[in-house]
Amino acid sequence: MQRAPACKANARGGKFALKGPQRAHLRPAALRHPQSARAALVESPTSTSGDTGMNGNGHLVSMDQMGGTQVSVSGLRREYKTEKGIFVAIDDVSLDITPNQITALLGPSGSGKTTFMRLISGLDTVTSGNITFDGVDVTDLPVQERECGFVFQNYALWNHKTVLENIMFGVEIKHKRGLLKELDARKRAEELLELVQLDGLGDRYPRQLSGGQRQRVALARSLAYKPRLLFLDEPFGALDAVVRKDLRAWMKELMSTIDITCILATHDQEEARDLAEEIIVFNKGRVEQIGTAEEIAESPQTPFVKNFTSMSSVLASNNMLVRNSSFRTSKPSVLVDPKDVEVYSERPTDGPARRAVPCTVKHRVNLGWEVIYEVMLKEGDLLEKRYPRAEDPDFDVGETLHAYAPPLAFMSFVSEDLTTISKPQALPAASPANLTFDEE
Ligand SMILES: Nc1ncnc2c1ncn2[C@@H]1O[C@H](COP(=O)(O)OP(=O)(O)OP(=O)(O)O)[C@@H](O)[C@H]1O
Repeated sequence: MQRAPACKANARGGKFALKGPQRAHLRPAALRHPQSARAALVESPTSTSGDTGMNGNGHLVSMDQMGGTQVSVSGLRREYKTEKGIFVAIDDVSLDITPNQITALLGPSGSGKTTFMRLISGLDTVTSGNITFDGVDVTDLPVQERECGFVFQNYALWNHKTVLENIMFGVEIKHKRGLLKELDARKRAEELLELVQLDGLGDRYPRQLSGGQRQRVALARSLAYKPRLLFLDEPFGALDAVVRKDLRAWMKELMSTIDITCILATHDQEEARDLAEEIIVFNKGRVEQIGTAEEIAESPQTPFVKNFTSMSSVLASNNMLVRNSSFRTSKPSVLVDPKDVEVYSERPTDGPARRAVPCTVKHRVNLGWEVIYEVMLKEGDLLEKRYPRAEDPDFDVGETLHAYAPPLAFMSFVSEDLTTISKPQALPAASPANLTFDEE
């Protein structure tokens, strides 16, 4: 089992302290000056001993002692009893989550992302294994004592409460549990509204907000708890593509300014790559790989990761493209990322590519910003080559081309290695205005 790299130094500048003066231009209003950052999010100023906040036990602590929680799990397993017998949703997972950054759980539907989050947050109980927060075993601690914040896909706001009341609800819960000494919920909610750049909208009801604004309210409410850990479960899933991108960019900036350990579950690779410093790839309840976006894209460690992250094509290992590259394997199939396959109008006369194999252009789709060619190898296997419009090689449908891939482009596997074997993406059936579609 692969473990995450050792924890990075915990930048303990306060739970919501700025991460660096160089980020000044990115900070939301409430965080623009160190003083106002503290003022915005520390507890009510009852203490005379400088900047203060609450620790997990409700004791006042110095801002210097606060920071994102470090999570470690060891031998984590979750079984469910089903009609067909025992189903293992999380299967022997051991890893460390680096504090004060966003870690993405990336995997297809049903791979165990939500279950993993539920176990860490205490919403679900483990079958076996251990969970620690900052070295303290929390495996048997009830959910409310783990102090986690959640943002879900479907907002989960109270529709009959105003925006401000929704956020105050989070503060009040914390107060009721004795975790806030002084209750100045309104003041604190207003500070949070400013943090998520919705000041002035506190009197609105959720129905009077856009989806993106609602999700900001949900984030403000979850931060009102001053969570030790923040869970984002497909937080942008209900938003349209444009709003999703905007909110993602905004969230990335916000998160870069506050110290909090954040765990994001997503099946969207772009989202994981864009937001997370570290990505944990899940498949069938197991961890396939842990690394930065670059590490996972550049050096996939398993066939599943290669397939999932690159929309690779599956070829028989005796395909001529494979054999001519001098890649050898005893396994029946190989994966190849079409980006690693070069196609030429004329077969090169020297270098390894002189062993290029013939192939035929079957389809050409012009998406406007990108042109896609579906190329068929002699054995009938398809590869999807994509080019930015400016680099369109302008192949004709029916044209014979020559394809070559170096041995390193291939990864062999047996079918059990993959949950899903992706075929080249179906080409668009409809033809929007900016899309032209040629067929042989
Ligand atoms: N209470 C339960 N009883 C039985 N099986 C369950 C239960 N909860 C989850 N599972 C199964 O555990 C597996 C992992 O589910 P989980 O919700 O963690 O996946 P996921 O990666 O979050 O998927 P999605 O992206 O669709 O939310 C699934 O096969 C699911 O059906």
